[in-house]
Amino acid sequence: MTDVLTRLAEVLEERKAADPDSSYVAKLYAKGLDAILKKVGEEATETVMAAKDGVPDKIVYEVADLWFHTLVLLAHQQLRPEAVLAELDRRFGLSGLEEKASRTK
Ligand SMILES: N=c1c2ncn([C@@H]3O[C@H](COP(=O)(O)OP(=O)(O)OP(=O)(O)O)[C@@H](O)[C@H]3O)c2ncn1[C@@H]1O[C@H](COP(=O)(O)O)[C@@H](O)[C@H]1O
Repeated sequence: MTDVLTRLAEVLEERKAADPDSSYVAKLYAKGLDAILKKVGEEATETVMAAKDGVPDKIVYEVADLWFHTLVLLAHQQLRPEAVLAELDRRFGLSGLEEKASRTK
């Protein structure tokens, strides 16, 4: 399933050379970082609203929009989704409460 993240990241790299008139992603890159961040914020808010509505399909749809726009952000910042997956992997099995306690010591 993580394969789709890698394939999508490849498309997002290709779109760096695409015409903004022919590609949503190229258009977002052309608008710049603030426009990408605005989309991430909007999609996060829409995710919150979908969760409050409690309709499962709507939550999945909005989370997909949010993940997609965070992938655009990563690509814009020359980062790959594998870096995020590696960080989640590093944290796997480490209790959030223990991690927090180790920071405040
Ligand atoms: N997964 C996605 C994807 N998810 C969401 N979106 C777009 O993200 C936008 C979401 O914004 P909104 O819901 O706010 O809708 P909107 O009002 O149309 O958006 P704005 O005009 O406000 O920006 C919509 O235009 C969606 O079509 C996506 N656009 C592209 N992809 C993937 O990216 C690839 C490259 O896309 P292009 O660059 O357009 O070829 C595609 O083949 C897909 O795999």
